[in-house]
Amino acid sequence: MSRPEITTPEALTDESVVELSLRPQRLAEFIGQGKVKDALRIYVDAATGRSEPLDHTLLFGPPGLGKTTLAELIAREMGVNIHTTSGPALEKPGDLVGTLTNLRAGDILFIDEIHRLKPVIDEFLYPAMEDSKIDIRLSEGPKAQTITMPIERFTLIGATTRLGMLTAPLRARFGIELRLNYYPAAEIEEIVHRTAVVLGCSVDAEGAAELARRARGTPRVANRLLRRVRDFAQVKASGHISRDVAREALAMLDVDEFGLDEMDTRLLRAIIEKFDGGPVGVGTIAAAVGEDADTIEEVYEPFLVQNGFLQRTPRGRVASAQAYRHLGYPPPSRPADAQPELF
Ligand SMILES: Nc1ncnc2c1ncn2[C@@H]1O[C@H](COP(=O)(O)OP(=O)(O)OP(=O)(O)O)[C@@H](O)[C@H]1O
Repeated sequence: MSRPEITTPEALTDESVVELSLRPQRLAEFIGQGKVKDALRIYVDAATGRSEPLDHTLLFGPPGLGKTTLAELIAREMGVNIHTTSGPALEKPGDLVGTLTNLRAGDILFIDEIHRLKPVIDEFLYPAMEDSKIDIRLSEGPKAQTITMPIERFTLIGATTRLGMLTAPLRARFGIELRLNYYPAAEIEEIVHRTAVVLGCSVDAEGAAELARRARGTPRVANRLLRRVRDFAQVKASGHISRDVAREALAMLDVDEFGLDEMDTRLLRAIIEKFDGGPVGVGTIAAAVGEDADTIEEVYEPFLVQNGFLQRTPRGRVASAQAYRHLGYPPPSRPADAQPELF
């Protein structure tokens, strides 16, 4: 079982500074996500050609795939300022008034975790996004006075791991929707090589491949594994990361060969041991493993489903035969008509 923090796709508390130093500085340096990059190149060039702000843009996909990085790259490519906040940080419309009134034409307002915005802030944003104005209530109650203030035309970039949790009216106001997917191993290898150059450490092709295999298709995890393995290589192997050094270090760090972390394995074990392999609802799994159901759906499930460890069926989650084998259980003997039906 791996230690929980090593392969978690979410940012660790002490990681923001190091992540900042690893962010690509130009769109061309951003590795992978070809479709997203090609689309963005066109939208950015078209908007700058017309001297207009970019349409409001929604970036969605699992954590650690580069949504914040892309928002910053868009700002740089457009040559505008970016103001960053997040859904949970905004309590009331007043929290956005200062930022919105100070935006210069074409600037970007980036809201991370936009699915966690309160409804009152969603509504406050509609006229800002559509008509470049905000309604400020001067008092409370039925006779409350409201003043309307014009603001500059700007671009709202929203990032979310949960597209389904956005309200329909908010989602409809985004002209551009871009989905980030897990990276194939070859692209993660490229990211490992790039990060190695930035960190000034030496890794060969086989060492990078070994790291990439366990990075759960997520650049944040790949960069974290590289940093930990670099320490090991420095102390034990004169600094160079070869396949053997990577393997030895990853074994010492208890990193699972597929990059599964402790919560992934706990979740799969609970389905197998407590619920006979499923189907079982996500709320029940959440209670069994002591994790929030939203986090299970946002962070853990997409990777487990994509890699064939878990199936989502209309009646609940089912552990796959691959999950049984990987965790050392004999595969289940499900009758053919009880095979999970994917939806
Ligand atoms: N395509 C990429 N090429 C190189 N590095 C990348 C790429 N995508 C992400 N990274 C690096 O991975 C780290 C995490 O990326 P980022 O913070 O943008 O992810 P995110 O999707 O916004 O995650 P979260 O939603 O959890 O904040 C950063 O250090 C970033 O530089």
